[in-house]
Amino acid sequence: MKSIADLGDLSGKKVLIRCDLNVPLDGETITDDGRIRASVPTLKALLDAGAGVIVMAHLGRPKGQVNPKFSLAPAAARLGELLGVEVKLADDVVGDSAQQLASALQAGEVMMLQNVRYEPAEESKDEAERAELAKKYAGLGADVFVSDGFGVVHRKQASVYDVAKLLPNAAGLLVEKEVQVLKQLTTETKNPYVVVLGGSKVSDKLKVIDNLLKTADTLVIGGGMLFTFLKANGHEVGTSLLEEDQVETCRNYLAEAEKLGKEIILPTDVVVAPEFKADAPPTVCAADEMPSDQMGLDIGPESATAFANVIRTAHTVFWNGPMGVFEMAAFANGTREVAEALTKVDGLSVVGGGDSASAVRALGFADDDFGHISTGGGASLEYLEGKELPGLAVLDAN
Ligand SMILES: Nc1ncnc2c1ncn2[C@@H]1O[C@H](COP(=O)(O)OP(=O)(O)O)[C@@H](O)[C@H]1O
Ligand SMILES: O=C(OP(=O)(O)O)[C@H](O)COP(=O)(O)O
Repeated sequence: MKSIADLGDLSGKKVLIRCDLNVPLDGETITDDGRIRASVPTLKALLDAGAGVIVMAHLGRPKGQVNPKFSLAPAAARLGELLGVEVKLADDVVGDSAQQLASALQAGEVMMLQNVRYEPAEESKDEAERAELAKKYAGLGADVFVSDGFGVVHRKQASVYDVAKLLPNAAGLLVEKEVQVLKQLTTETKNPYVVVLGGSKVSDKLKVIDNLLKTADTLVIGGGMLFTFLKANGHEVGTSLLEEDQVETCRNYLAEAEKLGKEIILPTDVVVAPEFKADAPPTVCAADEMPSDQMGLDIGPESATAFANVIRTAHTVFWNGPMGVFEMAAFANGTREVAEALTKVDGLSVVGGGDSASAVRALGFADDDFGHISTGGGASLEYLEGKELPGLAVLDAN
């Protein structure tokens, strides 16, 4: 990959950059601005080099529909504060508003397109449709493309992948830093190597287990995905998050782990509640005795201690996905205990993922309590799996 320094003189040039500004929101309030802060060094470097900058980003999963709930307005405002320059947000992605702002863009100025996922073609499986949209992004007058949205480099999407084919390009400083640390995880792995998985993007993350079983010694499973595993072991999971069509896959993973002599550690107890609500009354029950009318919202205290013990004795740990619904105090204990254990690791500990990073900060941990906090969850996992990430593979070679 080329670096931004390899792009030559950027003075007076227009730089199109993909950032990952997918931050957690409470209404219009950003609850953790980590991803925005992580995007600042590259943007500052481009502005200092005399470029005008056009930022592309997404928020959530609006699925090709314009939906004000997924507007990038809070992210644009926060980015402007951090950069100390106004970030002009277009009303649309590649329509009149974006085109007008782009053609008026001067050196040292920053504009942002609205959520690229408002455009149905952004995430289309149809290459031609994506290429058409990518042409419109590049057609905003961009001279070069910079890829700095590490959290999305595993997505073959128009603003990540297709646009890079149309312009001279380079990786941004964030992408370079992320790749450097993850490479260290794969090349300087000290055993025991433990991977901890949780969160709610269950089907995405189940896919990586196959390959991770080959590299990690132990997989520890919490969060929303644990229920599909419990079901695979023949247990009832009440009204918990469940991917019915992945039960067989989980059963195969458990068998495969046994064959390879690897461990998949599941919780022995869970915290359940009748509803997905902050004030729903929590109860602890055995993982194989979940009541049919309750949902699992955290791992139980016995499991949290067991997970923490496994993590503390490892020399390499990668963790993606909160152990429970940490946003609600009653269901944050598992995530807190796992985070605490990571801070005690004698070796390299990496936390990855938008919500995981936000969880550790919300629970009072500092960034330097860990070896590295990655802005990408799914992206890091796919990198660790040894898979080619489309958003990196497409970039010009040095
Ligand atoms: N048992 C559970 N049931 C429902 N949601 C859960 C559960 N455990 C964790 N979560 C949710 O998972 C979300 C984070 O998932 P995910 O996006 O996969 O993580 P990351 O952004 O770190 O990759 C959090 O908002 C958390 O509330
Ligand atoms: O939040 C993100 O990823 P993560 O939850 O894996 O950290 C990225 O912004 C990618 O979002 P996506 O998983 O909707 O493509």
